[in-house]
Amino acid sequence: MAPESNTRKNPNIIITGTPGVGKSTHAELLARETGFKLLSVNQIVKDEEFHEGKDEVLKSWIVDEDKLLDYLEPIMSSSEGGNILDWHACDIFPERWIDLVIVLRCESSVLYDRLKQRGYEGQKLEENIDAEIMQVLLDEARESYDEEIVVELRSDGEVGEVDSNVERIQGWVENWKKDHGTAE
Ligand SMILES: Nc1ncnc2c1ncn2[C@@H]1O[C@H](COP(=O)(O)OP(=O)(O)O)[C@@H](O)[C@H]1O
Repeated sequence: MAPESNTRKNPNIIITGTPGVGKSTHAELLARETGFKLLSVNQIVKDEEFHEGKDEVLKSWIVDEDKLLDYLEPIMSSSEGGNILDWHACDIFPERWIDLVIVLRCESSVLYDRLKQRGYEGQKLEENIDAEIMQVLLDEARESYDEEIVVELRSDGEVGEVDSNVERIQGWVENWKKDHGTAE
């Protein structure tokens, strides 16, 4: 269990996985259903300019992690909790912030089509498909957090999948609140 989780009213959740697996889709629905605060890390990095320019080959922001963490600290350690972090990495966040890590997984041919549609090509496309096949984000989550709080969910595009995944996460949130004596 994360050291400070028993001082929060609601659990903090990370939704992670390779780009294109469905993080934003899940995070947005979960935020709507729970009323939790959605923290789209890409958006924050862009809006607050927590970056040192773009990697020209990968066409992605080079994130200033110190600035990002300083910005998130008061939000993530508030007594209210109930934050949903949406990002393609999870190992930079302190363990004490996090109560549940959702790692979304996607079949590589489905992911290929989603990323192609998003305009990814060349090295950026290949690296992301390889990362999904090699389950890089799942391993990163398991190395960075207690295995008990890491949950792997499929996001291959089956009918009703997003709804049922979000329902499962909501069930987990309710159990967390019961366990921590913060259920209404
Ligand atoms: N489980 C799913 N079922 C149907 N469509 C999905 C699913 N997951 C992702 N998608 C679609 O794939 C695309 C990428 O999803 P998105 O949530 O933006 O991924 P990420 O935030 O991980 O980059 C979107 O068009 C989204 O609608």
